[in-house]
Amino acid sequence: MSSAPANPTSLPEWRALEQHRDALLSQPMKQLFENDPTRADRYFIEAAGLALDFSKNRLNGDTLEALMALAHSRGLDAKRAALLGGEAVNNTEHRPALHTALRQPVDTSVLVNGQNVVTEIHATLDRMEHFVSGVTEKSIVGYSGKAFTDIVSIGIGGSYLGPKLVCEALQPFQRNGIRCHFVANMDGTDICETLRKITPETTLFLVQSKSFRTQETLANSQVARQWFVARCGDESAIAKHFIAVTANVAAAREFGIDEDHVFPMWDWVGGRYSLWSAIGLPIALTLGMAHFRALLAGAHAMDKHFAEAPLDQNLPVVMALLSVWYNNFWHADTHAVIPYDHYLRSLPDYLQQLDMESNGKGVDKQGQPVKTDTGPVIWGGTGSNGQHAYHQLIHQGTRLIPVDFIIPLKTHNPVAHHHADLFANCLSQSQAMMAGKSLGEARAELADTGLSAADIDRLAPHKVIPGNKPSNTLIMEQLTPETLGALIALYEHRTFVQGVIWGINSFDQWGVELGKQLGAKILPQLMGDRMNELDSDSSTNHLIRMFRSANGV
Ligand SMILES: O=P(O)(O)OC[C@H]1O[C@](O)(CO)[C@@H](O)[C@@H]1O
Repeated sequence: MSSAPANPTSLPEWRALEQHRDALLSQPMKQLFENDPTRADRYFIEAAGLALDFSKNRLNGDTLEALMALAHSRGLDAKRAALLGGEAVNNTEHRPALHTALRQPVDTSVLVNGQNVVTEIHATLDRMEHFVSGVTEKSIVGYSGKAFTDIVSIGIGGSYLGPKLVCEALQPFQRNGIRCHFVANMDGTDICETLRKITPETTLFLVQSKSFRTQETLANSQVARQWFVARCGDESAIAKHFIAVTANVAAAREFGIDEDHVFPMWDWVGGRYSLWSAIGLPIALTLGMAHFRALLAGAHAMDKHFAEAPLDQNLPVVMALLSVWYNNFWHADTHAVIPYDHYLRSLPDYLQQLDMESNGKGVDKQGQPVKTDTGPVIWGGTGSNGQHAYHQLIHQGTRLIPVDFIIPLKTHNPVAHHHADLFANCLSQSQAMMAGKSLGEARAELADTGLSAADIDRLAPHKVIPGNKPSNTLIMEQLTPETLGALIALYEHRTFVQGVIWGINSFDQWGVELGKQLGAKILPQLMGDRMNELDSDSSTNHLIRMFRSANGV
């Protein structure tokens, strides 16, 4: 693997981009479009059933060349090969990050410690298929012989967000009539409200946790277990109703789950990259295994594109470099993802973990403080809802917020006119961001309404939209298992490429540990076990006392 310097800001390619940005300041996007009628064709990439229009960005041909030069100087080619080839790219945990292997066809090979993991992956997929058909064909049933009608998937972070996103997004493909409920939160309301909706005889619980140590998942699973045993009155029935997906088989066994009912996870798959593994069981159970395999195939098509396409025509690479462009050279602190598709309503939540847990890092791979900003704040929501909420700030606020608009060309529902309206809304937003409205245009518009000159002077500045705000538009023919798989894989690779540019490890997440350690110390203090040992800061101590007093501790 080529060794790029740890700090990208010392590179001549970095400085070249800074100078190039200064040159672009005087070139509004609107003018770039007027000067070049082919602009939309030139900044357009199609891959794996997705198409990216990135023409509404602050760029010209030189920008792309300069960004590609930066990518080369960071050794992106070699680092991409290292990722896909199973090298230990997660250097703090000495592990590969092989989510791409999870969607490799059966006749391929990826070696980890000399073993072809693709064989094991497909053996697990076959086991999932056997289980899914048993449940749907009703040969696997609950303790009273009744078929399963409900699944409760208990997990958090990557063991929750991915399956939830996909189950919602592919609702039109649901075949099995099984309802899937997701429980994640430490707030017991989540599990209690879910248990109110189900009956024990016909419910299958999936305990989803790579580590089987996560506080929220264990607490919610314990409540589910107690609720279940209290109602069916027979501990041995747990075997038929509780399944685990975990890399920690011993802990699952201790919880009372039969080893036969444990589906494996592997060290070389990060939690936030795991929906393609048996963590995808809620997806397979509700959509059917054929659709789950189609999701994997869509992701694999994007993997192939990522592996093979030249960098300047490589969808994830271009999106990653554009994000670096705004984050590091235009000081955009946040990045919005706005799907114009109700089915994709959980995509921003999913991407928050994927991107922010991966790239929220302050030291580089060698442990040295980074010298530039790393991952931006990812946020968003569905269009057109956001237009009536936060788009005001996107259009007229003082911050630069690059946006990814995502929209399918065709809807799944019998609402053709609605869909044209939705599409028009989506296009109007990226157009308004790009073109804006000048003071002259605002004045002319007001003059048309017959206002007095004084009123025009007073109001016109408030109606100016600066424009020149960048966005990508990602489209697909329709949201299907294949295109959704490609879309998620696209963002995974985008996240990785950004990490390569910044020189950070995108595959660990040590930052989440301190809160867990402190929480373990605070809990006994809240419960009154260590009444006189309030030895934290005065704020924490004060809040602990308030909790105790309110709860009679
Ligand atoms: O699957 P597990 O081990 O329960 O972990 C859940 C989540 O918790 C985290 O480790 C963060 O605490 C995530 O990375 C992970 O997706």
